[in-house]
Amino acid sequence: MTYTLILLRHGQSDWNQKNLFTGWYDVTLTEQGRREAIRGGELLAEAGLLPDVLHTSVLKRATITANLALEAADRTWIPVSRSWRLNERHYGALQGKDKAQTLAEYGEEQFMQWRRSYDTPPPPLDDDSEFSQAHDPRYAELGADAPRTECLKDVLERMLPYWEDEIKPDLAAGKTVLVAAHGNSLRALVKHLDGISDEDIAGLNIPTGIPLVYELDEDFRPVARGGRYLDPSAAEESIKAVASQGRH
Ligand SMILES: O=C(O)[C@@H](CO)OP(=O)(O)O
Repeated sequence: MTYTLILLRHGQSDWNQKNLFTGWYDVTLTEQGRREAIRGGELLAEAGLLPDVLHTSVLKRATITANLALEAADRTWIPVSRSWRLNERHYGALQGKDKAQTLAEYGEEQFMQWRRSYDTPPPPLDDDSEFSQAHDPRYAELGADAPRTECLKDVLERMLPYWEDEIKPDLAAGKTVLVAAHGNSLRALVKHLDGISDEDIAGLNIPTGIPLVYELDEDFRPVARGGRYLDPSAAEESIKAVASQGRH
């Protein structure tokens, strides 16, 4: 008996296209992103992998991606659970900044440390910044604990309770679970599932809009490390594009 977990990063967002650090800023999908989301749903249907339940973040690039994918797979009726714990990493003072300019200003080492190191958060974002979520009602329950910046370690720590308490029980009940989330919240989940080291996780990038399927054993360990992308060649292309952001 194995459990089926499907991970789906949102399709290309407005700020992916503009090459801006996004984090908790709530941008929508581009036309290409919408097409990627629909294709993601078609891939699920073609593979006969029909989700029984959806878990998403509270950011529209993930919720819209999930809606489009589920429509393409004719599964818009399944139960949905949304949580800030699946949100993209809060990118602190980098939110709204141009990736290429940041690379030019701070140099390769600092840029990559902020983007991909496990435990170095960018400087915190001021509450009065136009890119802040300090006064956003969807995070009111967090009060003063709402993050002003996060590193990947912080994301893993806030995501894990949701994995344990909400996602695992659905898997244990035999449901096919779709998690529609973000580059860095999915990197955190993949790190946990595959047991990737703090150093090696720097080299892992998640493509937009391509379902990544994990079969998990009874201990929730992947039967095949790394899972499998439903469109491996498109995934490879997209991974290269994500890895090279800021450089063109
Ligand atoms: O800007 C962001 O929020 C993320 C994902 O788009 O970017 P990066 O891949 O640089 O961590």
